[in-house]
Amino acid sequence: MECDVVIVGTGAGGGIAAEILSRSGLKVVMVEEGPLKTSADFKMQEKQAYADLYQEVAGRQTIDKSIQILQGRCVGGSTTVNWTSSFRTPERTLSYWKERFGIKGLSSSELKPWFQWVEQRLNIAPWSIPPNQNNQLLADGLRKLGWEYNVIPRNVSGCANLGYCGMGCPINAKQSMLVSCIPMALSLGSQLIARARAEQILVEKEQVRGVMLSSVDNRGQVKQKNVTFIRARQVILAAGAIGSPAILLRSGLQKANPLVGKRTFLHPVTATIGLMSEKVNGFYGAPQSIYSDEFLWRDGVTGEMGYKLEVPPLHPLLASTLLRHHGEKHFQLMQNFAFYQANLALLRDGFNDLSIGGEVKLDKYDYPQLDYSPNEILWRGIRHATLSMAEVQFAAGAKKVIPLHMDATFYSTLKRARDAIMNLPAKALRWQIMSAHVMGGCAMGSDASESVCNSKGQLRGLDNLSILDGSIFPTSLGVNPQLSIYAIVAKLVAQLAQKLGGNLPQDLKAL
Ligand SMILES: Cc1cc2nc3c(=O)[nH]c(=O)nc-3n(C[C@H](O)[C@H](O)[C@H](O)COP(=O)(O)OP(=O)(O)OC[C@H]3O[C@@H](n4cnc5c(N)ncnc54)[C@H](O)[C@@H]3O)c2cc1C
Repeated sequence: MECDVVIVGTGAGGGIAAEILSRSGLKVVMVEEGPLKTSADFKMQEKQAYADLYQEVAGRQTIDKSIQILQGRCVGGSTTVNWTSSFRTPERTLSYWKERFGIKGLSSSELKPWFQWVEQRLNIAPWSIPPNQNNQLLADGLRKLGWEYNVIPRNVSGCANLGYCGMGCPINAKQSMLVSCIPMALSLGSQLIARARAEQILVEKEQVRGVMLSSVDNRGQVKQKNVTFIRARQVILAAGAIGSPAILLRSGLQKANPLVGKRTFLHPVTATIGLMSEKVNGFYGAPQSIYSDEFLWRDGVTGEMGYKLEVPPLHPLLASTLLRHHGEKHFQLMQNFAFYQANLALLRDGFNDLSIGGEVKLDKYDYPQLDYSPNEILWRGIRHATLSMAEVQFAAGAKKVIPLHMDATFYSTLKRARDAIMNLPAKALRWQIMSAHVMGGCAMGSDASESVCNSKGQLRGLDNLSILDGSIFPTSLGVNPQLSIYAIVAKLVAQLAQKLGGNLPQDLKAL
């Protein structure tokens, strides 16, 4: 096959890029390793959704297995399964990127029109319906403590408040890439190849010639290796912050760019569960609608790790993997499932010299793995966040609270919880950590010794290879990432469309 641009990955970065390039009149081919599943396939069933729509059946973990990682593997990528929270990149994060990494063109004011464009395109607005009980209890606790909180903007249209966003929206209300930008690109003549994994990029005479693909089955297992080659003038990697570095590694491009795969960030998440006296039914309703930034910048931008407070939706399969333990003990924990309220804290990694993130590596089958070992600064952040979350739950009326730690039990007073949390061993595999926000690994920057690509997402040394997804962030963000990826990629890909001779549509040219 031949095209102007081949885009690898159809998530937040790939979807937006496909729409803008197609609307500019360029011939685009999208390549996606996951299957094409649509609302007709989304049955609000965890056992089916995780196998169909997630990397490694939602069981992806870091090499030491201490952090569980959720990422999408389907057309639409993680946007097909995400929880719809949509935040602009914080001003402090963008200023830090400019000052510390010399990133150009991505200040708050320069990105503002692009945020506005995406917000309109994907119908992003603060959730106007009352929060579900899981979120309401977070708001109640925060209000009683006098801590700040606000309503989360969501990318939905006609949302029925079902609460199953993580299993694919069965009514196409979520404005994921699956129902917005990808259909738009297809309607303009772009092509989509699903169940095709980009293995390697072919480089000749310092120019990228195209991408070699393997076919994969519905579960992501390779059926036929190196089955076809797509020749393109421009290659865009948008395979996510584990997938994109992995393709560069398989292509041997780390020889010229030794930082490929390094400084991969996660917004490591920890959680606490509160037992309430009334049913919470955390499986129903918009998953996330309330947040608090009370502690996001608690020690300045570069000090101790700050964190954002939100809630996770509670579905039995996923929750049971977080509650851990076995047999009778696990059974007892799950008995009160409908009465549980959960808080989560997502920690800002990458802003402090001690917070170096992880590294994407290849295993002996050339399959990507993330090496991310929790260290002292992360443990301090996790302990601090666990204390805050327990305090909010007791303020909201919890009868007892349990942190997600193997040595913890339910504590019936804040004092007991605090004493215990201060002494819980800071150990991998004992303190539960998870993440659905993988970023970095192909960092942008102005200094070649500190970055993989420039501020336009162009890989150093190869003009016609761009990386346009969450992997180009030089740190994590401090907010859920999708809107940052959409807006930053939109701005960068609009420049690229013009460079390739495309005719940028009027609404984008005006920005
Ligand atoms: C359960 C869940 C809930 C979330 N909730 C929110 C939320 O509420 N708000 C928010 O802002 N963010 C949320 N996120 C995160 C957000 O969706 C992601 O940060 C964002 O989609 C990442 O965009 P991306 O383009 O970097 O990668 P992705 O969207 O992950 O897309 C990458 C795509 O590339 C494909 N791919 C990988 N390797 C290859 C290869 N070699 N060849 C071909 N294709 C490949 C993958 O299958 C995938 O489809 C959530 C994520 C998950 C998993």
